[in-house]
This record gives sequence, C-alpha cells and structure tokens, in this order.
Amino acid sequence: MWIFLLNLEKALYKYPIKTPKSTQTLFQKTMATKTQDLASPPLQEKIVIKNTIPRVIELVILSLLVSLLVYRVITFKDQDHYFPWLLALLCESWFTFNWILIVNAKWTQCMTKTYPERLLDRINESEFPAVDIFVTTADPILEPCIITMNTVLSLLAVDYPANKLALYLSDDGCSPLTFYSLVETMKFAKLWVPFCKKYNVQVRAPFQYFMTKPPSMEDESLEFQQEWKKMKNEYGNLYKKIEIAGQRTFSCDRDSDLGVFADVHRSNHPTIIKVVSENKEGTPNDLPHVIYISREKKPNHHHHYKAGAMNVLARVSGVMTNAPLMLNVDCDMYANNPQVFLHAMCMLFGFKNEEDCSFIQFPQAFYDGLKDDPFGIQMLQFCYIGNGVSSIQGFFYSGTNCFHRRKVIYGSSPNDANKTGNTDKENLHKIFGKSIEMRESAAQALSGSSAKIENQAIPSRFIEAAIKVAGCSYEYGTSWGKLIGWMYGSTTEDLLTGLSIHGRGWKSVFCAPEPPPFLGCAPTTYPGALTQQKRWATGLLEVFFTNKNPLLLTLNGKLWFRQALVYMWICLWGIRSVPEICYAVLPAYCIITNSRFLPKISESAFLIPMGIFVIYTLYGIWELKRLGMSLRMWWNIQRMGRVNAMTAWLFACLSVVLKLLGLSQIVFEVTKKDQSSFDGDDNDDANDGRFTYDRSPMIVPGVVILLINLTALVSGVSRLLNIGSRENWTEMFGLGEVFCSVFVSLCFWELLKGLFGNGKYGIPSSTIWKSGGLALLFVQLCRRSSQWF
Ligand SMILES: O=c1ccn([C@@H]2O[C@H](COP(=O)(O)OP(=O)(O)O[C@H]3O[C@H](CO)[C@@H](O)[C@H](O)[C@H]3O)[C@@H](O)[C@H]2O)c(=O)[nH]1
Ligand SMILES: [Mn+2]
Repeated sequence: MWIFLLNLEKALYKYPIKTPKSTQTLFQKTMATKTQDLASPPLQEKIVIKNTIPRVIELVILSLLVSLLVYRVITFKDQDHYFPWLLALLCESWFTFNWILIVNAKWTQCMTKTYPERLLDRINESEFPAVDIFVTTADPILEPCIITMNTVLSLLAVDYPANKLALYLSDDGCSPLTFYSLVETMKFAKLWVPFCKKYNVQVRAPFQYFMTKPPSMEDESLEFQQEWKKMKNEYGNLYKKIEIAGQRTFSCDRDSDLGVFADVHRSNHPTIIKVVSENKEGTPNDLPHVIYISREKKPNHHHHYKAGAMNVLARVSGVMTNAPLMLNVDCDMYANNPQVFLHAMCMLFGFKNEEDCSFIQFPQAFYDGLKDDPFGIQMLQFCYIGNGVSSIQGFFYSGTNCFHRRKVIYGSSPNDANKTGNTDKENLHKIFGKSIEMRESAAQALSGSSAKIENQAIPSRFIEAAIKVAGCSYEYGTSWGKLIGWMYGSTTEDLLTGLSIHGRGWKSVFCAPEPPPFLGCAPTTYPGALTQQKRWATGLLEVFFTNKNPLLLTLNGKLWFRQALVYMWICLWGIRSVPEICYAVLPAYCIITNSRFLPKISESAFLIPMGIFVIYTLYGIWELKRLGMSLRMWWNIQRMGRVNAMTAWLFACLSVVLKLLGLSQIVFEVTKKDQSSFDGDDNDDANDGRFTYDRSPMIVPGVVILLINLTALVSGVSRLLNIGSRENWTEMFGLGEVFCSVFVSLCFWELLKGLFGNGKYGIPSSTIWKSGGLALLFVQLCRRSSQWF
C-alpha cells in the first residue's frame, strides 16, 4: 500500500541538503555492504545520506513538545477551565509520542544503488533464477481489462530470458471478458514482444508507448517506421476488440473456449485454470508461460480478498513451475523499466548473506498522479521515512512491485536457510495442505533447489493438481494465511506479510532505479481517495490487533526494536484521528466558551506552541523543497493530512472497533482505475483534481469540524464588535485560539467550497443537514459545559 513517486536519490542530487562542494561530501560512500570479492565492482551498494541538520531540527521540535507538556502539567492548577487544558495535554502527549516514532524512523538515512550493467560480467544468463509473475485483478469494470492487459504485455516483454518466466493472472471477478482479453492479448504479444526487444523499446506497455509519438520518426529507419505503424494498428485492433467485447453480454457457448464461464457467478463458481500460452521448447526468446486462474468461490467461504488470491497463486505456481522467486504486481502497475528484473538480480546476487535480502521492493509510482497531489494520497513526504526504515531492517512490503523468495513466503527463517527444509511428509501436509504435488514442490522450494523449472516443466501437465490447490476448502486446517503465504487478518495484507517476514529476522531491500520500474494508477477522484485512505488506515490498525503486533514480535520474535517502532507509527494512523479531531475542535470550544487551551500571548510560554508551529511548518516546506516539490504541493499534503486523518481515518478506527466487538466485518473495496482512451486525448481536463462528493458519510466529521470552527469565528467577531473600547480586546479570548480556528478552517477550505457547489461538486444536502445538526448540538453543549468545567 505504500506509494512513492519520486526517486529520492535523483531529487537529492538535484536539491542537495546544503550546497555541497561535490555530491561526494553529501553521500559518504560506505563500503559496499557485504558484497562479493573486493576485486570486482559491487552489483549493489548502500549509500548513507548525511542527516545532521534534520536530526537537529527534529530534536528541537521534540524538546519544544516536551516543554509544552511540562508547562501544561505545572500550570494545570492555575487554570480557570480545566477541561480544555486537560484535553490539550492528552492530545499533545499523543502527538509527542508520534513525533518520537517519526524521529526514530528518520534518524539514519540510506538508499541502495544497483548496477545492472555489471551483472552479465559476473553471472551467466543461464544462472539467473526463474521468476513466477503474479498479476491480480478483481473486477473488469473497476479495473478495465485493457489496463490489466497492458500490465501483462509490459511484463512479458521485460529483458529477461523468457524460458525462466511464467505469468499467472488471478481473476477474482471470474470474468469471461478478462479471459477473452488475455487470449487476444497473447496473439498481439507474439508481435509486440519481439518488436520491443528488436528496437529496445523503453516503455513496453503499449497504451503508454503509443500515447506519445516517437520523438524523431525521421531519424528512424524505414523498417522501424513501418513496423511501428503496424504495431500501433495491431494494438488499436486489440483495444477495439476488448472494448466491443466489454459492451456486449458474453454468450459463453458451452462448446467454445469460454464454455467454462457459462452460468458462473463471481462469488459462486468452481476453479477455472487455463494455460493460455506455453513455452514448450523452453527457448529464451519465445514468450513466457501465461496462465489464467480464477480460484473457486463459494458464498459461505471467506476468500480473504487479495491475500487469498495471492496464496492461491503461490500454490498453483508452486505445482506448475515452482520458481524460487515470485514477483507480485497489481493489475494496474505496468513495468516501466524493462531492466527491472536485472536490478532485482543485482540485489539477489549482490548480497553474500541471503538473510539481508528476503524481498526486493520497488517503489509505487503513478503515471496519472494528479498535479500537486490535491487529495494528499501520493505520500511523497514519506520518502524520508522510507530511507530511514531502509537503514534499519529494511523497507515495508507494499503489496505490489515486489520480488519475494518463495521459501521466505513458505515460512522459512534466516537460520534455517541452509537446512534442507523440514521434509517430514506428515508435517509438510499439515502446513501446506493435502496435495502431494504441493508437498513435493514445497519441499523443493524450502531446500532451495529449482529442479522443476530446469526440467522445463510444462504447466498444462499439472492442471489437475493446480485445480485442487485452488479450491476454497484447501486451506482448512493448514498454515496458509497464518504461518505461511500472505497473511490473513488485515486489508493491508502487504504490511502484515512484510511484518511477519521481518519478525522472523529477515532484512529486506528497497530499490529505486531510474526510470521508475513500475507505474500505476492513483485514485483520481476524492471519494476514491477517501475509500483508499480508509481501507489503508483500517488494515493498518487491524495489524495492531493481530498476533503480529510489532511489540509482540520484538519481544517474542526477531523484529528489531527500532523497526517495531516504525511499524507502530504506521499501524497507529487510524488512532491518530481521535486526538486530531479533539485538537481541531478545541480552538472553537475555547472561543465559544471564552476559555483557553493555549498560553496567553502576553506570557512567554506562548513562544513554545508558536515555536513548534513555525519550526514544524518551515521544516516541512524545506523537506519537500529538497524533493523538488512545489509550495502548493506542500500545502495540499499538509492540509489533506489533517482532513484525511479526521475523516477517512476516523471511519477506519470505527470499523476496527466494530470488528473487534464482533459487530461487523471489514471488506476490501477495490479502487477504481481510470481507463485512458486509445489516442490519449482525454488528458488535461481542467477539472482534474477538483473535489467531487458522493453520499459517503465519511465527510460528515469534516463538515462538522468546519461548521463548528466557522461558528466560533463568527461568534468571536460579533463579541468583538460588541465590546466597548474600554476593555482590552486581547483579553476577550486568546489570539492563539483564533489563529488555530482560522487554520483549521483553511485546511477544510475545499469542503467549504463543497457546501456551495452544484451537482457532483457539491456536498449532498443530506450530508449538510446531518453535519449542521451535529455542529449545532456541539455548540449548545459547549455553552452548557462551560458552566460545569
Ligand atoms: O478481492 C480482491 C481485492 C483486490 N484484489 C487486487 O488487489 C490489488 C490492489 O487493489 P486496489 O484496489 O488497486 O488497491 P490499492 O489501494 O491501490 O492497493 C494498495 O494497497 C493494497 C492493500 O490495501 C495492496 O494490496 C496493494 O498491493 C497496494 O497497491 C488489485 O490488483 C486488485 O485486483 C484482488 O485480487 N482480490
Ligand atoms: Mn491500486
């Protein structure tokens, strides 16, 4: 679920922390981490980034936060109104705790660089390990097939021997359209892949490649020009075929290839596995194996969403090809850098100790990310956290763009890396389930041998075994989802799975080469963004309540303490909604009730909160400037950070509470991916990034907070107009409180516009009425309560 757009390394070179004499002073090149013999240059190296200035600033902020807490405790008894003071103390304690977690996460900074050009000097192509590629899709409407097919095409065309690859497409939508599209796509792939390799095409997802004309058609050979036109034509045909097929209802004639899809319902159907393309001769220049899977579904079985799909993929690929590496990509994440596999190999071969590299995570970046991140979802500001955690135990697993070692997913720990695996048959059946093929392949994977692929297994021979392991009752009584495979129990299965790997003592690596290895879609509408934010915060908080709680894993497992703190920071996102909301209504409460939660400006203690605000703000701007981002972007990230925390994260928190109470279940809501048209002319819509609203209750708390603060400001101003010149107006109510209230209102400015917007740009009136009622209730309660506290 982690999203990183920018390659920090590039950005830092461009915007150095201090004007360094040479970049060499900025990056102290450390010895290549445990790389091979000293004679040959390393395949990967770890670059430590000097971090003194940020550390100093962060410590200053921390000491100010602590001083504020101390000041509050000391002056508690002198207050006229205890309630706001106490509430502020509680909220600020949480913020201080959160800040400590952040400082820990960012304390040391490093990144890893790979040198794929050195790879072939060192390792023969025939020694490259086989890779099973998993692509998941769940819904042909929310995830248009053409997007998935572009992902498939880009992956089939990567620079890697094709006889070492098998691509498995998991379709949780059980859609004949997806299957049909895949079959048609494979016909096109027979032309497209050789074309890409012949001309060393850089972007191998056709929809992106044909979006822009090749820069200098005149310079290219006639042959290329002709082939280019032909290819564009062929892709256009594929596009149309899929589009037309999507518009009509499929007649799944029982005798045809689509016969298996007759009468299936997406949540009630048997397993469908079809080998769409097979590289029978095992030639490196042919196409990889391509297999379509739709796992069995029954209404009363829990399917565990993406995690369940990934486990089926692991098993099916286990019995069919059993490659020692698995690459996992979401349906919208096309491979943007054809060398991505070679970068991964640099990591794999670049570490002497297997333990240092359990999985290789590449960044999630977007091709359609909206300018300046209006919804605050691209998380670019977390680059520094990413580089920080990379220098502890390693980056989080982000659910997509990640190479896993099969044996790590199968539950092995670094110390039994050299053992031949537990080959006790009974035991293996208990863990991996009752299939003999599965047991054998698991034993093989755990022992580190890749015999099957070297025998050039032909997947279609194993269809029966594969259908068995894809059944929905196969996992009963096994360790899938608990000890092995992708972990169940959270909608952010990625973080939970990565956590369980780190908890066994493995380290992981993050690699951000240029150009970005994968590009995908980010939600392009506000409701879409809210849904995603809610799902993430929900899943993260769920992790906290599983037996993989980071604190438990440091105590009982091998999770490093500092790594556990970083996991804590991310898991507790949802909880933060509560102190954030309290803190956002405090200024309004104080203005309405004529009380205070900040020191008076005449007191010197006023400098503490002011200092925190000013330093924190300037520091935030500086951090983003170093990444090459605009001021506008900083403001969007900053305010949407507040808005998302108080809306989507609050609902996340509530859903976890309801789940813990056993009152409701949590579902994985797939985010909608926008389909770009073939000619790519629907871009640059002037309304891109404008806020739209649906009936979702998630924005209610946002509107309530906005209305409360506006009411407070209005009542403050009217009171000011009513006082005579005799009284000192600054004594009427705190300026600090007014400032905070204005700030909160500015953060919610988009919602204010939404109150007056029309059509989809307006907040539905039912939401406004509800929020208005709640805000009124709050104001009344404030007035009453001021007499009690
Ligand atoms: O029942 C399901 C639900 C989802 N998916 C797939 O899961 C992927 C991610 O879904 P998406 O709606 O795109 O969610 P995002 O929020 O964009 O995904 C991020 O966050 C998820 C966890 O919340 C991770 O699983 C993803 O890898 C990560 O990219 C897609 O390929 C879906 O097809 C399934 O296969 N089966
Ligand atoms: Mn996605």
